[in-house]
Amino acid sequence: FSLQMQSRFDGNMGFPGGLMDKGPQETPVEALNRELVEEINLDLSRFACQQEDILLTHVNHSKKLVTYFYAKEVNLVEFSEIEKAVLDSEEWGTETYGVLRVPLFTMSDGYRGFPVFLANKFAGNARIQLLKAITAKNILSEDEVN
Ligand SMILES: O=c1[nH]cnc2c1ncn2[C@@H]1O[C@H](COP(=O)(O)OP(=O)(O)O)[C@@H](O)[C@H]1O
Repeated sequence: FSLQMQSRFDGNMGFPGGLMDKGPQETPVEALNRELVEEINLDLSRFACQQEDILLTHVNHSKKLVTYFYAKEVNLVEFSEIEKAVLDSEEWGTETYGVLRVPLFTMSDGYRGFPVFLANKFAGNARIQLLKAITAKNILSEDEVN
């Protein structure tokens, strides 16, 4: 298993995505796919997110923001193609500083790998989204995550 996040313009870890454009023109999943093209140059003919890929909805009352989190499973060859496409994205070097693989291992010191990765700064509720993706996709059990 591997899992992809992005390094954002502000140095925080986040997932590719973004806010919906104002107005009724687009649904959340359409906004997501638009942002995926802008940020990571995703090939929508093969990897567009569908409504059924949704994993989590989160309401932030103070920011008046609802976040929707979608997860898409691909094989390792596709994963690597998605990683390489980011270099030609519109927002590479401005909004996104590239995609990265989340280390899903823990070294024998109990620190290097996933534990210290979680000490990064995350945008919004991206840290919760990451942990949810890991358990929902059976990459690690809830016990292992804890
Ligand atoms: O990966 C993420 N997961 C959850 N929330 C995020 C993520 N990235 C950004 N956010 C939140 O979404 C809101 C908009 O973020 P930002 O200003 O970066 O918008 P943009 O991505 O449309 O440019 C902020 O409240 C931010 O905390």
